[in-house]
Amino acid sequence: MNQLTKSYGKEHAVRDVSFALENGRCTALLGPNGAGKTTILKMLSGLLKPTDGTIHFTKTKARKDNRKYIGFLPQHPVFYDWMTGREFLMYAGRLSHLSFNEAKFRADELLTRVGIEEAGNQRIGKYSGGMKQRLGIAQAMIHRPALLMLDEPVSALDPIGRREILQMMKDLKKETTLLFSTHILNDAEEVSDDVLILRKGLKVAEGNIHDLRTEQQKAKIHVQVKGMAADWLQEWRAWAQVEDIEFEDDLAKIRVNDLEQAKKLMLKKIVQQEIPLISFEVARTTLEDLFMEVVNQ
Ligand SMILES: Nc1ncnc2c1ncn2[C@@H]1O[C@H](COP(=O)(O)OP(=O)(O)OP(=O)(O)O)[C@@H](O)[C@H]1O
Repeated sequence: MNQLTKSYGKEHAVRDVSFALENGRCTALLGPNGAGKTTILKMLSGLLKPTDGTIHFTKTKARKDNRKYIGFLPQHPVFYDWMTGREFLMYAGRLSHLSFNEAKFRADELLTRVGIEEAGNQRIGKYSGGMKQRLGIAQAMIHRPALLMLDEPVSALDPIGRREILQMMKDLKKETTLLFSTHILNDAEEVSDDVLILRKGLKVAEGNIHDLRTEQQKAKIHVQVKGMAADWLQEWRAWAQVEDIEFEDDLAKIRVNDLEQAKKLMLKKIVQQEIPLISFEVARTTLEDLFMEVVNQ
């Protein structure tokens, strides 16, 4: 996707987001509520028309119908409660242009694959939330899509259901490119190879999740003093070794670019100026810190 934008009047739900999904990899769209995750998934699946920007699938020529390559599970899927799981999958298969026999074969295969084969002849109205989510994933896989997209697949589930679906996603990513949205960093870390972090419709960070984690490991120093930390340490902001200081009452959280130099200088100043030190601690920022910053801004 290239400079993808979706606007509603003057508001931008998604703004200028460019990103490439790699074949065979799993990517998490990560961001707080309202970040634009659903809007991106809907544009990729063809359910929403972008206001601006382009989407290009390597398998197809520009402007061609991409739906046969895509499987999509919406955030709030709607089922016909009076149908059985098997009937629903056959119905989805026929809608995807599978022949009757193919749809039947595939429905049986997928009921087993997602672990609800015994409930195949039960009405969907009797299914639990976790079973419906499994059925939804089976529905999205019915036509063997090259790209499977799942919108918040685990957010409505209890911890056990959540664990089961995350495990299933780990299996699924062996056979298809997978893109899913979540607002939980741990879910992204557990299943995905790559991550695209969004906030208020804008891309904040992207890339291989392990590389991002390493990149984010910047050094920081926590200095706690008697009294208000800002009163004692405000002037440290001007130092070349200091990138940023966050003051919280008696604590200063200081991001530094040269840990050794900064440490020496700070300890010297503390002694020289007789700053009433309570604690001095070297820490590291993490991907969690980046994500919390994104969420809290
Ligand atoms: N049809 C619409 N009309 C106007 N604004 C919309 C519409 N759809 C979405 N938005 C706005 O666009 C922004 C992004 O919404 P989106 O649903 O994509 O976010 P999200 O990251 O999926 O959030 P959530 O985790 O809550 O599902 C939000 O501010 C939302 O209010």
